[in-house]
Amino acid sequence: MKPSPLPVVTVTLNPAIDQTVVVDGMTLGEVHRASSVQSNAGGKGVNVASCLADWSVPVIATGILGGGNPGPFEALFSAKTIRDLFVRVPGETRTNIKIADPTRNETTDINLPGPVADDAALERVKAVLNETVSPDSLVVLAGSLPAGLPDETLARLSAALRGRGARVVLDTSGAPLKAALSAPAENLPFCVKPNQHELEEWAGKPLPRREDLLAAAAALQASGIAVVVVSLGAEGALFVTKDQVLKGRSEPVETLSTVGAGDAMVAGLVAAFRDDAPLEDVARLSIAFAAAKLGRIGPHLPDAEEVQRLARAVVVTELPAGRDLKQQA
Ligand SMILES: Nc1ncnc2c1ncn2[C@@H]1O[C@H](COP(=O)(O)OP(=O)(O)OP(=O)(O)O)[C@@H](O)[C@H]1O
Ligand SMILES: O=P(O)(O)OC[C@@]1(O)O[C@H](CO)[C@@H](O)[C@@H]1O
Repeated sequence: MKPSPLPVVTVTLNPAIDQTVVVDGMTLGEVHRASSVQSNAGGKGVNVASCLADWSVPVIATGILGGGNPGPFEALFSAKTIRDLFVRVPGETRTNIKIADPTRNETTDINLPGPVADDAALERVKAVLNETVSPDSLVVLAGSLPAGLPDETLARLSAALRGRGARVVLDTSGAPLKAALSAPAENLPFCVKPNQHELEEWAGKPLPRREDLLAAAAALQASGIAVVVVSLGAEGALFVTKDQVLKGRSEPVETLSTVGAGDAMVAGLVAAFRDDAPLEDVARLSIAFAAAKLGRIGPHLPDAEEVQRLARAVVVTELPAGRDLKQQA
């Protein structure tokens, strides 16, 4: 199938420079010697853009960037030919600390607050979107909001983009996620990718069993979202549409850092949506992108052959779809 020639647009309103410290056997309250430290441009939409560029998808990256320290972002965008339409504001983009423990396959995130944003900065981002988004564009709205912007910011952007005919893929958390998912059906995103914790926040209750997760995902889908993807860390992910429910899981892979695995997954979803791929291929590609990223620090994919090999190795299982699941929500 011929992929859409339109560039994908990613929006990151609260990007970050990720400082990843590798510590074997991390224990709270103890003294550790780091085996390495690495710094890279990050934030959810930036990571999605970076993985898409590795997959040779044309990408525009926008959002709000501190004008005081744009170097790592500009270097990434230039190295990967990502069109940089970030709005620069006074101040410095935040630094987030990531403690990666390879012996436990675990990463601990300490995300710091970034510069305060205002309406003027958001208006400039909207102007970029007005210029770059056309009907049939795929737009990724990802990550948290900077202080200064209301919780409804992503809900409003999603509604406006949908009004222009774009397909919105949303990956956020907490109050901004709740606000975006409470919108009227005609304003909802095309796809949302909560992890288990984010889905529980939306549902307002713990979802301990697979049936609970499936029921909540099906209820979310039925509210008017074409594709609901629930990522479950090492357990893989659930993919729910009106007609189908799939569970996918990658072959075991070596893990250096889980930071950005969800963003790589979103990039894989978008890459597959661009090709209007069937749901099984959406599941294979998105799980392969996530698995491919795990062996690296930073939002990078290996060559396309390796990603395709991982996609073929993804185990996809069809689960029963239908009203029963929604009734349990
Ligand atoms: N330890 C792991 N082993 C194998 N696959 C993993 C592991 N962690 C993550 N993945 C893969 O990455 C996908 C996304 O991971 P996860 O559910 O942790 O997303 P997330 O919470 O949004 O992550 P983040 O916000 O750190 O990017 C999973 O669905 C799975 O396919
Ligand atoms: O604070 P947010 O915006 O929710 O998440 C930010 C962040 O943890 O997300 C990416 C990993 O998904 C990292 O690059 C970045 O540090």
